[in-house]
Amino acid sequence: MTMASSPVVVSSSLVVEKKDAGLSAFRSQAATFAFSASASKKRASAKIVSVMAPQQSERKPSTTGAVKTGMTMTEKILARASEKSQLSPGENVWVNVDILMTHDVCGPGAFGIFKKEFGENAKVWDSEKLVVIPDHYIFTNDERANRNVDILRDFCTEQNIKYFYDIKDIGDFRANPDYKGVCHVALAQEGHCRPGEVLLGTDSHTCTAGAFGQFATGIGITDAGFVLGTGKLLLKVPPTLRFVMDGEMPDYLLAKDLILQIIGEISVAGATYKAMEFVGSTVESLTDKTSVPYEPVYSDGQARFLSEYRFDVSKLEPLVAKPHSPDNRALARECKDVKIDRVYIGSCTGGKTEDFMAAAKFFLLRYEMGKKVKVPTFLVPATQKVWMDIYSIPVPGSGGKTCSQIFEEAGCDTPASPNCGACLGGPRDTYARMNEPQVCVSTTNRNFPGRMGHKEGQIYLASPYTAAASALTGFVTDPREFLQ
Ligand SMILES: CC(C)[C@H](C(=O)O)[C@@H](O)C(=O)O
Repeated sequence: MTMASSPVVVSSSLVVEKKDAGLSAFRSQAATFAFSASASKKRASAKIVSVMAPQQSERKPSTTGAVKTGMTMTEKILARASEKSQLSPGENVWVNVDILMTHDVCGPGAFGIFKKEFGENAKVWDSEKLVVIPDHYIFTNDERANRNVDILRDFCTEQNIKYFYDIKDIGDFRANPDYKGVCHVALAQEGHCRPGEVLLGTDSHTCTAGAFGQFATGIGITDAGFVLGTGKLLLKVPPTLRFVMDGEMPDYLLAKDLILQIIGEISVAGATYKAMEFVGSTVESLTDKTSVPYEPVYSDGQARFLSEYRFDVSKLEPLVAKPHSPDNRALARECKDVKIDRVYIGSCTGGKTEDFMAAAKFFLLRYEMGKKVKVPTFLVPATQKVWMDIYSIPVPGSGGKTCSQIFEEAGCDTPASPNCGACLGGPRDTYARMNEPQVCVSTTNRNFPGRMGHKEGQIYLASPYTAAASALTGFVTDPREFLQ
């Protein structure tokens, strides 16, 4: 195996090895990948979803077609979806779409294009493959935002859409049994993310579904309008970046630290029109929830990757992304003098049950020593199920307390209605929106200027541990400060 190898030192404590194009793949087990760009998106940020799973048995050989040359899992999935036996990066192929997801921000536009191009009376290609999830601007009195949800409802009724997770009563989300919340978490929760499939969504974070071993990417509303009518899309097969994460995960790190490390390495545009494949002992297992049969897909031993990045996770330190870009990486401890005004735990990247369990575990350690949060701390569960978990699952080691009890005792705000409005500003009455030029530590996905509301607001992206530690001090804080 010959490789061009150029070690890069990215922090004083972590050596990352980057190997460039033309290399043979390692035989480590592929676990997740995310594809983080589409032709119609200028900026993309990649994310990793924290996953835990039963031990997987020995890696299976290719499951797709007769393999002449080694293929990556992305190439294999797209080969299946385009009914070809072999594909290489750069080829343009018509892909059959397994799932198309849209939400309240982009659904109305996509439906409008579909009707304009295919006719007022046209029917979507498959009423069981379109998943419609209102989640962005829901709990607001903004009339245009409310109208968007009405447009989704009318379309789904007219088209007899099976998976429309509606909300009719915004006064109490619990009065809406169908309502889920943040689309990316809801997709997985409801079993729409399946290994080997192609999932497209009108949201740039759709690539998080790659954690389930599928090809997932955001698309624009014009593309979505086309998919609605045909069930197909013309895609260029992307080259793959491979990320090998090995080493035992220290107990002060969470998945957010891993992806901040990676984005800091490759930049927010570093995976534009590229697939990202995550392998290695740290990320080698995942959980799936679906009633539809599936077969996992793995890269071949001889698959070709554009580059490979290797990380020794045991040497990573808690990270933040400083204002105003997710790739503005810094060690949390380097920002200890940054005074903050608030903390936000929520969104597709930081509002899952595991994220709240992590924050609760952290608060639990501390409030037994009489520590309470020093700044307003907002908790926004990603979905209705996450909200219920917060109120029902006992936190290990707490003597039976739930996350919600621990959060209350720590002085946090009451967990809010599931949605992702404040992560990207939202209408002015959105809960936890930054209406003032404040400084926030947030588990959300982006920190561009104005992202959470005020254009002079400053957002430090961080893991739930770092967010909880910062809430307790009122400064950006490395969680290890509390663990010693
Ligand atoms: C509203 C939507 C188009 C947008 C995106 O796709 O990125 C949003 O989800 C975000 O996180 O900024």
